[in-house]
Amino acid sequence: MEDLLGPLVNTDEATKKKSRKRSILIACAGFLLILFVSIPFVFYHAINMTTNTWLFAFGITILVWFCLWLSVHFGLDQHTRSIDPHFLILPAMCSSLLICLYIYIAPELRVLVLAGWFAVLLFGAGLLGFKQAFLLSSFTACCYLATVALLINKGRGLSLEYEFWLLMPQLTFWCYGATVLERLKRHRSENIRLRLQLREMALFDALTGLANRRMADLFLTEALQQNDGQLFYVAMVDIDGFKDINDDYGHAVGDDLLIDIANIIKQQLSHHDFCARLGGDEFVVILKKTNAAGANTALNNIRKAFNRHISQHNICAQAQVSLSIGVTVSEANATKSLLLKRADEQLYKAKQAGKNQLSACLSD
Ligand SMILES: Nc1nc2c(ncn2[C@@H]2O[C@H](COP(=O)(O)OP(=O)(O)OP(=O)(O)O)[C@@H](O)[C@H]2O)c(=O)[nH]1
Repeated sequence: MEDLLGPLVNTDEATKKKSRKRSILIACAGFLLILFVSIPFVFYHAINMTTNTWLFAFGITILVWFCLWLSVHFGLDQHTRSIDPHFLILPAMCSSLLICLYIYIAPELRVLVLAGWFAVLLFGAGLLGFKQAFLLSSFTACCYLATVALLINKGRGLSLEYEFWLLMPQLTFWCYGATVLERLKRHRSENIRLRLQLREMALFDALTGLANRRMADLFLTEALQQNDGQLFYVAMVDIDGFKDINDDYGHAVGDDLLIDIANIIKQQLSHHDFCARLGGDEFVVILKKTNAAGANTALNNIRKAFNRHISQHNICAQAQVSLSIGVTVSEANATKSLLLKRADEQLYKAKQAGKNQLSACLSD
């Protein structure tokens, strides 16, 4: 059934871990790219940096990203899941520190590097939300000012006041962009929620949670199209005397009984099989990867389990409640409507023959 639906959101933990590791490798590659781009500048002395300093920055970069990669590999990121579900905050903080290290080594590039990093942090607002992303940007700004203070202390001709005013427009632009991105993210989440809700309403029965007629239609169409030479069995299941239960015990009791039968059918089926509520007290069951004897047994098990449930829980003791089932088999050139019609005919036969039984037309 999941094949028919297709995932709207990917929730698989292994896939998430893989994508986190990939993101860390991509981010590391980005940082190494910054360092490699600086090589010609170093070579032509446009940046005041020695080869040893460059190698130091290279080594620290590799070390930081390797540690982050290991923490995902060994699942340590699970511990910060509640505050950082996407494992973005720690890598972003490490990146801010690395950026400040680069600025400390080559202050000539500070405007470029800082502007680039703020642009990257903007996307954080889409993923983390405005508040956390704003804290990250403030953390970066503080680290930056601390780096500048260290440089001033070292005798580099920088002015803390000038750097502060350099930061302000970047932070202002960042705040504006982040607000827009966060709003877009909220719209996207709302969109996904509505799509899930819509799909739920379109394909599932609100009372029993089973698939509905539309979904049954899709499943049958797919089963017929698969054409893998394997027969499958289509059964109609109907509660006997359901109208009397509604009339004598009330609709709420009738509803509970429908939920019970849905659960019983689900319990008796394997994951290849399918069941749906067509409407009222009528259900369709489709059995795959079985033979006539297997289909007979599975359907009779549903009937017996229902009878057991009724007598064990003393449900509607004054009424005669049971299940009638009609089943047919798919065959070459069978169509959806033909299969449903034949199963319905068998159900009618079961009712005519006294109810609480299975009537089959299995020609394999
Ligand atoms: N409680 C409840 N009743 C429903 C629902 N949908 C349809 N019904 C009732 O289900 C009953 C179906 O009755 P039938 O299948 O025609 O009658 P029956 O008594 O089961 O007769 P047989 O199938 O011949 O044994 C009707 O009385 C409908 O009003 C529902 O969602 N909840």
